[in-house]
Amino acid sequence: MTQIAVFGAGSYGTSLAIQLARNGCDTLLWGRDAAQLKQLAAERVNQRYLPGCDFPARLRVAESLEQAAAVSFWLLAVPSHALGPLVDTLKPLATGPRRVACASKGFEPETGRLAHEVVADGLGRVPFAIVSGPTFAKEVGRGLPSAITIASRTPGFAAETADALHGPGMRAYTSDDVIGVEVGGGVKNVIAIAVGAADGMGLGANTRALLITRGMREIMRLGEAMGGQAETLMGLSGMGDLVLTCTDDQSRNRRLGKAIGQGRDVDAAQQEIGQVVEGVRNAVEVNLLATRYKVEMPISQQVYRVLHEGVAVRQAFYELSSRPPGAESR
Ligand SMILES: NC(=O)C1=CN([C@@H]2O[C@H](COP(=O)(O)OP(=O)(O)OC[C@H]3O[C@@H](n4cnc5c(N)ncnc54)[C@H](OP(=O)(O)O)[C@@H]3O)[C@@H](O)[C@H]2O)C=CC1
Ligand SMILES: O=C(CO)COP(=O)(O)O
Repeated sequence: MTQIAVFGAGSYGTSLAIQLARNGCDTLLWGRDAAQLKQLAAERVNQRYLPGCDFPARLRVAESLEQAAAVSFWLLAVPSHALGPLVDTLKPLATGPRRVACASKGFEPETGRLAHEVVADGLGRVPFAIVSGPTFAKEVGRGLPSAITIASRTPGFAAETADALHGPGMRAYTSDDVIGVEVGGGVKNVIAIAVGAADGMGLGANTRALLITRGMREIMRLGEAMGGQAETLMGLSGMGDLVLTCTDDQSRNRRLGKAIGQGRDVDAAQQEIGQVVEGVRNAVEVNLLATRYKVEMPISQQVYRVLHEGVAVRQAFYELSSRPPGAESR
C-alpha cells in the first residue's frame, strides 16, 4: 500500500490528501499550525479550508513534522512563496531516499525559480513530479470528476504518483514536460486576474474571450521560451486550467480581479478572500521572466502594473486596447 505524506493543510493539500486516502493510500496530512492539526484530527474535516469534505479512514493527521517527514513519498502542497521555506525545513529530515511531488502553482518570489528547481536546490537529485491541472479543491474534495497532469523526468515516479491519485473522481495523465506543466500553472493565475477585472468592470463576453485567448498566447510564448512543449501548454495544466480559472468564481485569482475591476483595493480584496491568491505575487515574477526570456506579455504586464505600480484598471485596459495591430500567430 502506498504511503504518502502531504505537507500543507490548506484547501488544496487537504483535497489531495482526501483523494489519495479515498484511493486507498495511507495518507498523512501535515500543516504548520499545531492547534489546527489537533482540530483536524478531532473533527475529521478541515472546517477552515475545505468544509463539507469528511476525511476518509485512511487519512490521518500527522502528530509532528518528523512523523510526516519519515514517510519516503512527499507531496508538497503549499503556496509558491512557502515552498522554499518548507523545503529548507524538511531538508534535515530527509535522512533516507525520498520521492517528492509538488502541487504548488507559481514561481518563487524574487528569483522566479520553478518548483523543480526549488526542490532540486534544497534536496538534491530526488525523483520529482509536478502535479497540476484544472482542479478546484472543493470539487476534488467532493469527488466530482476531474483530470490532472503529473509530469516527471523519472517515468516510474510519474506513474507512481498518477496511480496514487487516479481513481473514482480523478483521471491522472502523465507527462515528462515538467517545465511546460509548471509554467502553465503559474501564468494562468495572472491571466485570471485580468479576466476577473474585465468582468468586474462589466466589459462583456467578447473581452473575456479575447483575454483568455491572447492570455493563452502569452503562456505559450513564455512556456516555450523556458523549454516547455506546446502540446503540454495546450493541455490540462495549461489551457485547461486557464479556462477553469478564468471562467468560474471558485477561482480566487478571478475573484480578486473582479473585486479590483469593481474598484476595490487589492489588499482588502485579498484579505476578504482569506486564502492564497497566487497571481498577485506571481505577476511580479511573470513580468521578470518575460524580460529575462525577451517575450512579449502585454496582458500580464498590465496586471503587474495595476497590482504593483498603482495603475488604474481602466488605464490598463485602455493601454491594452491601444496597442497597434499585429499578426495573430505572433
Ligand atoms: N485551492 C485550489 O483549488 C488549488 C490550489 N492549487 C495550488 O496549491 C497551492 C496551495 O494553495 P491552497 O491550498 O489553495 O492555499 P490555501 O490558501 O487554501 O492554504 C494555504 C496553506 O499553506 C499553508 N502555508 C502557508 N505558508 C506556509 C509555510 N511557510 N509553511 C507551511 N505551510 C504554509 C497555510 O497554513 P496556515 O493556515 O497556517 O496559514 C495553509 O495551510 C497553491 O500554489 C495553489 O495555487 C492548485 C490547484 C487547485
Ligand atoms: O488552480 C486552481 C484550480 O486549478 C485554483 O485557482 P485559484 O488559485 O485561482 O483559486
